[in-house]
Amino acid sequence: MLRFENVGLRYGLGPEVLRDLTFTIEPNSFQFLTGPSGAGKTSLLRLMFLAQKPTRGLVKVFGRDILTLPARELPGLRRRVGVVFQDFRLLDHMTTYENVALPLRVAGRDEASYRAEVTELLGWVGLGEKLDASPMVLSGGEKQRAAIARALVAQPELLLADEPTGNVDPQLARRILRLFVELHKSGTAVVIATHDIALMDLVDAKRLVLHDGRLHVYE
Ligand SMILES: Nc1ncnc2c1ncn2[C@@H]1O[C@H](COP(=O)(O)OP(=O)(O)OP(=O)(O)O)[C@@H](O)[C@H]1O
Repeated sequence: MLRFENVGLRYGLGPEVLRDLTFTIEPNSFQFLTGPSGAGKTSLLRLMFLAQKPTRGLVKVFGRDILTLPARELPGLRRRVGVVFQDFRLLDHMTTYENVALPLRVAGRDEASYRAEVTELLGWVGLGEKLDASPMVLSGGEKQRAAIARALVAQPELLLADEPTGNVDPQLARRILRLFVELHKSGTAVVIATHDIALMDLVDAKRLVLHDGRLHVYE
């Protein structure tokens, strides 16, 4: 699903922030991505969802080499990846329902065809009472769950989440983790970037650990 070979990344003329990364994300796998602050987790996620090209090495996403990918094929590949951003990126001038439905609207689907599924998904993440609320009035944990619902709504094959439990209490963090585990059981590959060791200890999953720009994989 994702293949990295000897990947390096530097910003401008700075030092390499990622070095010699070789690993695979398998279909329907579940893994944590961890490492100290500044180790490069967000940079690696940006490479995975095609927001960034590597400075060297091979990145293949769904079998396609991203360095030779024609620009017109990028949106189609991106649609197969759901992303939960660290800062949520919800649009305040829309309701929570409209935010979550946005990927389907952008894909050209008719509202009548998705209203029921978006409403059900919002219920699943515990926001059934907040459909019409602006994200501005949601709590941090509610925003996080809205961002998760938006990442899931188009049924991605791969879900990437950057610190998805960073703003919530331990109880809600466990609930969010259960959502991801359920998603994984339904066939989606999941990568969760986190610092939270207690959270990682709750699931027996592969750990991708970044340290000094290099990646170590613990099965
Ligand atoms: N756009 C950029 N331009 C220049 N340097 C950058 C840029 N983005 C990240 N960096 C640098 O790359 C390194 C890795 O940053 P990154 O945000 O990927 O780490 P992280 O592991 O996600 O950190 P955190 O856990 O604190 O969010 C840092 O030294 C950071 O300063």
